[in-house]
Amino acid sequence: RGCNLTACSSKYVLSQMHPMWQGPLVVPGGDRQSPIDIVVRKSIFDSKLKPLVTKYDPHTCQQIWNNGYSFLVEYDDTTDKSTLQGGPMEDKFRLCQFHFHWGETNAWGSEHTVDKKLFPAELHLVHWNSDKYSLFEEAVMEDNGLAVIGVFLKVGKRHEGLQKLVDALPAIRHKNSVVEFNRFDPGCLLPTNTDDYWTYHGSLTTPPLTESVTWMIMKQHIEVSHEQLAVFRSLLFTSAEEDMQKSMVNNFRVQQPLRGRAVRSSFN
Ligand SMILES: NS(=O)(=O)c1ccc(CCCCO)cc1
Ligand SMILES: [Zn+2]
Repeated sequence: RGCNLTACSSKYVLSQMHPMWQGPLVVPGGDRQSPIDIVVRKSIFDSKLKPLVTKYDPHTCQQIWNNGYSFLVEYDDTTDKSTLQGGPMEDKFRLCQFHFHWGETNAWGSEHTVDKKLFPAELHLVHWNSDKYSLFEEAVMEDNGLAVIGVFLKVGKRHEGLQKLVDALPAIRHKNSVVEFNRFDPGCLLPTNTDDYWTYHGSLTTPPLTESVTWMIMKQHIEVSHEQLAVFRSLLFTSAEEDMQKSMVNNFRVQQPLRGRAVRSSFN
């Protein structure tokens, strides 16, 4: 009866390694899960891939909150005010939120990797297909419903645009805390070159893990300071009521099998 010791211990160890990961590490039957390692020499240049066109209105920024897994900056997506077009997509997509994933040290933290290279953190700008659907909740269930831009963060000089966001984090230290946040231009978090990216069909990297995401991973990273990342790590997974406070770190998913998917590049 029950599993043998090793199986139990390995299951126990796994859960310890990903203490905050809720939900299955591998989705049964999932053949387009995220994140993945981008093997540069296996990516395929596609000259039909267009540059990304982002038109973000800073006034559509509404709030920043701690959802117990990351912190989200949410935008008013009831109109086409902050949009993403171009890239591999035919349709127009609306920005609904952006968030980050990071590690407990600068040695790891990103969800995607490039030839196995890990970055200390990764930014995700989440958009949904407003040409085909009328709500994010609808789009999240559809093959072509979502488009997420991934940007790698490296530790270096201080990112002036990010600082406004960093200064708001102490107010949302605990899970479910929210603070009003307006007039933030997410465009300031994009690298100078957004023409060079890798793209593939994948999934959300947290539950519901739906396979509805067209991923565009930027080749060029942005730089943030060690101190700015340290403030990310000062956030807590836990709510104010809980007695065991847990630092919000290592909120990334383990990498998923490619299952024969092609990763295309917009550059040679
Ligand atoms: N790390 S990610 O960019 O893949 C991502 C984006 C958005 C969600 C929100 C799902 C809410 C479903 O109602 C979850 C994960
Ligand atoms: Zn994410």
